[in-house]
Amino acid sequence: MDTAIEVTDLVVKRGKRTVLDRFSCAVPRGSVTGLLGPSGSGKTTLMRAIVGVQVVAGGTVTVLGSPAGSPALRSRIGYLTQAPSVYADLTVRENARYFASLYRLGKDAADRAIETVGLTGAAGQLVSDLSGGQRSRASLACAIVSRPELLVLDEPTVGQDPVLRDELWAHFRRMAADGATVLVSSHVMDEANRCDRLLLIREGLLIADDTPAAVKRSAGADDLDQAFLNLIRAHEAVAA
Ligand SMILES: Nc1ncnc2c1ncn2[C@@H]1O[C@H](COP(=O)(O)OP(=O)(O)OP(=O)(O)O)[C@@H](O)[C@H]1O
Repeated sequence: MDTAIEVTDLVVKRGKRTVLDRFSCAVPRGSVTGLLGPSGSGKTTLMRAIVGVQVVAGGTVTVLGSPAGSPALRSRIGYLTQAPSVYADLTVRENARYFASLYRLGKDAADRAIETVGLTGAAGQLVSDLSGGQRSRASLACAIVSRPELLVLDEPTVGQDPVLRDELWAHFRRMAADGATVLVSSHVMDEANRCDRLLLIREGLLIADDTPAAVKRSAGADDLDQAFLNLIRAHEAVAA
């Protein structure tokens, strides 16, 4: 497997809690990999370690062949945080152009990203005047504007309607088909079905790492909702 992200024995403590405890996983290049797990299980923490903004207590994280956080990776990774990270006092277009300029890209790249997230009609609006879902799409436009090799997306479809969600997923699939690697966290199981691979985390431990079909098969379930419940319960039974 050509690997985009390799995490080995990662330990992260936040406050007094060990959030990830010797966590290991690998994400193949050119894949859409879903990161799933109950609230508080460590998904955001893992993403932060991958993009290099999380203090780690042990282990290694290698991203596109370099240690996570290396300056050389900055222009190769797009990161969408859960809280929109765009300037509220600028328009959608101004935000996208500003982020494009950081990568020495022009207006075309900005306009393309705005179109991809379905905000062309609102491009001239101030971000402060957008709805929550629109604001999160404005943030996504800025994350994808440079067409990064690795996109790390923390719940990118929260608050989006089904049509937009479908379009965004089609776009993630297109980016992977073009060779990019997409790591995306989600709570929505019909979205998980659209991933090439799934990583299921519970309380900082990896309890499944496989294709959606194989996850269902190994859990003896017809749908992913049930498969995850079965896996989590089996895990709880072993832990008890
Ligand atoms: N700044 C912080 N200081 C201390 N503990 C934190 C901090 N941020 C998160 N945590 C704790 O780390 C654990 C993992 O949080 P994380 O945000 O990674 O979970 P998550 O799986 O992304 O959750 P969600 O699906 O709700 O976004 C939680 O127990 C959380 O309380």
